[in-house]
Amino acid sequence: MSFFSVRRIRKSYQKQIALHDFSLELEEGGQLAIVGESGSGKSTLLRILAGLEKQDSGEVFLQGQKILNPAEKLVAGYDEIKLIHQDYQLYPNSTVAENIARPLLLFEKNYTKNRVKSLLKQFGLEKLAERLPRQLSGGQQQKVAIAAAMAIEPEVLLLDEPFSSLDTIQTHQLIGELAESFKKGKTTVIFVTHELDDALRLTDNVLILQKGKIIQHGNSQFLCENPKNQYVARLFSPINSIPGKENTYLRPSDVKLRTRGQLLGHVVDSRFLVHFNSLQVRLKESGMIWEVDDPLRKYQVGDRVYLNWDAEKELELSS
Ligand SMILES: Nc1ncnc2c1ncn2[C@@H]1O[C@H](COP(=O)(O)OP(=O)(O)OP(=O)(O)O)[C@@H](O)[C@H]1O
Repeated sequence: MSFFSVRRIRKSYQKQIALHDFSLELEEGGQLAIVGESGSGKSTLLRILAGLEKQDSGEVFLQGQKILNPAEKLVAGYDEIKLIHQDYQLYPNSTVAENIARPLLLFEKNYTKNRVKSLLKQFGLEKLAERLPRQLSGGQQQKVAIAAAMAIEPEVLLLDEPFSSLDTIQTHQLIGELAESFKKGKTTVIFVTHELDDALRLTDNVLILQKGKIIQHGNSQFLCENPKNQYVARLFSPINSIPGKENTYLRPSDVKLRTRGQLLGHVVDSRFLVHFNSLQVRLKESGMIWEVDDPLRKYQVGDRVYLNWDAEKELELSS
C-alpha cells in the first residue's frame, strides 16, 4: 500500500453526484495537482481526504491507517492531514511568529522556538516575524497561513485554491516559493486549482477532474500531446474545429500560414503577444473563425492567408 491511498470514493449531494469512484495513490513526499472547473468536486474531495466530510462509500488510508469520517470520529479531522483554503484566518493581533507558534501551544518551549525559527526560514519569512497580519501583503499572509498549518508537521497538506485572492504575478511567485519549501521539507501535497498554469508551477504530476470523474492523470507533455477530451486540450490552448471533420481539432501553434494550401481565410484580428501575434482568421468557405499563431508577425488585418497543417497534428477529441 502506498503512503496515501484513496480508494473508490463516491459522494452525492441529494441527487447531484459530486464524486464518482475517485481513486488515487501518492508516495511520501509526492506532490499532485488536481485541475478541474468550478463544481467538478475538488473541494468535496479534499474535505473527504481530510476526514472533514462523510463520503457515501470508499476509503482513505494514510500509512495504512484508515481515515475516519466525521460520522465515525468524535472530533472531525486529523493533525496529520491539514486542509488550507482561501478563507484561512490568521490571528489579527498576533505577530507572524506567534501565528506560526499557535498550533504548538502544548509543545515544549524550546521545541516550539526552534520549530518556528525553522518554518520562518523555510518560508522566507524571517524579516517579517514581528509584523502583524495587517502589515503583510495577501501573498505573505497566505505564506504565514501555510507555515502555521505545517507547524505540527502534517504528513499531508491539502491546498484548496488558497491563492485565489492574489493576482497572477503574486500567485506564480508564491507557488514557486512554496514548491521550493515543500521540496526542502519533503511534504506530501495535494493542490487543487482550476488553473493548469498554477498547477504546473507546483508539480508536473497533474490529474484532471471533470464532473466528479478522473478524466486523465499524467505529466504536462503527455496531457498536452494526448488530451482525452476537449476540456483537457483547452487547458493548454484554444483549439480550432476542422470543417467537415467531426470532433477533429488543431491547436493555433500547429497551423502554418502560407500563400497557398489547404484552407483559405482572411485575417480579421491580430493581437501582439510575447512570443507571437495571435490572429483571428475567418475561413472563406465555412465562415468559421480560427485562432492561429503568427510567430514571424507577418500578417495584418485584411490579409488573405492559406492555413496548412500536418495530419499528425490533428487531435480527435470527444466533448
Ligand atoms: N453542501 C453541499 N450541498 C449540496 N451540494 C453541494 C454541496 N457542496 C458541494 N455541492 C455540489 O457538489 C458539486 C461539487 O462541488 P465542489 O465544491 O466540490 O466543487 P469544486 O470543484 O470545489 O468547485 P469550485 O472550484 O467552484 O470551488 C457541485 O455541483 C456543488 O454544487
